[in-house]
Amino acid sequence: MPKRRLSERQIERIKAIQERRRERLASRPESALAEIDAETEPEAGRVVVRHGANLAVEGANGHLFHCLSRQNIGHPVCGDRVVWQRIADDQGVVTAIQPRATVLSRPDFNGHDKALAANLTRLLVLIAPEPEPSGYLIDQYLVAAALIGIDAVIVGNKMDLLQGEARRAFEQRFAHYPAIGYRTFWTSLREPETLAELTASMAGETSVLVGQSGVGKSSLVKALLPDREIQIGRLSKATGLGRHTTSATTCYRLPNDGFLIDSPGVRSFRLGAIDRDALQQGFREFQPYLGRCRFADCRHRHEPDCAILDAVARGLIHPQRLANFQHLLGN
Ligand SMILES: Nc1nc2c(ncn2[C@@H]2O[C@H](COP(=O)(O)OP(=O)(O)OP(=O)(O)O)[C@@H](O)[C@H]2O)c(=O)[nH]1
Ligand SMILES: [Zn+2]
Repeated sequence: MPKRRLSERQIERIKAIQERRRERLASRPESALAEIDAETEPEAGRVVVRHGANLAVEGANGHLFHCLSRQNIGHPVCGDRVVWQRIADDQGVVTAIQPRATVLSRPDFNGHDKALAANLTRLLVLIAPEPEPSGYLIDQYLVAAALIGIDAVIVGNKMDLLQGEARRAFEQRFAHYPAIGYRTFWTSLREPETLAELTASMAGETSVLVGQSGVGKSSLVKALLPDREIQIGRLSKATGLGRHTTSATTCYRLPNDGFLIDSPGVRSFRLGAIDRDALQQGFREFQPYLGRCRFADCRHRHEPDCAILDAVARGLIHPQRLANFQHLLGN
């Protein structure tokens, strides 16, 4: 669009409008932000922090803007690509959420799904020799990743706690995962060089880290983000939230052109209640056999002509995976 040359009077008018906006923002920042009809050009951006109604949006040029969103557009979350308009030097209003490729959600207290993060591409499932990995938790996360439509990898951390045969035995317990296409990494934060392969694999991805308490999530996040404090400082300044941003969902920039979306809420994400069909979809190696059992509603327990039991007997499905499937099915 060709730029119009503005008359002195028009420039004065715009300045006056901007001044009134600034005053309104100063007096009632939240409501003013949402009400204002921004007259600036819409811009593309990405939500990098969400804390309640407050957002930090990264504009195309990498600058950060404190934004609220229009009432009627839904709730932007971390990772959302949005359209926004500037209403002051460092403030804006989000006017549209671009369609989400993927979304991580959890049920709220009413049981409705509430989005936590958007456009993620990878789930990192962290385990460790200590605490002892829960038998079915990995599978629960893998099912969740499949339902979200993202890739998942397994990271065995704290491997310095095991040596020799004990270490080999631990790795062997999880060897059926790479066999069905889930990459596995063995790391120790005491030996930083063990992180190289994992960090390289995170380039170009938007990852989320999950795992039971004590496996080393906080420690790993610190190791993956050497400049985390600097990023937090920059983001809390932009949102005006101060240190509250530590509980906000945040999209950190990894050193090698990837992102990590993290918050206490995201870390404690778990698979919600799902039915048998959805659960089956989450077990990728079951796929070739589904629909091939004699009974359409086969539960793959003791039924005759069960294609899944047959695949287990032939060594094509690991018995532990079927046991975990049964456990998650809940009877
Ligand atoms: N030996 C060893 N200890 C580790 C390693 N990584 C983390 N730890 C220790 O394990 C303990 C738990 O680590 P955290 O990073 O707090 O684990 P977390 O998963 O964030 O735990 P929650 O906050 O409870 O969810 C701490 O004492 C860490 O120092 C590791 O690679 N090797
Ligand atoms: Zn069956």
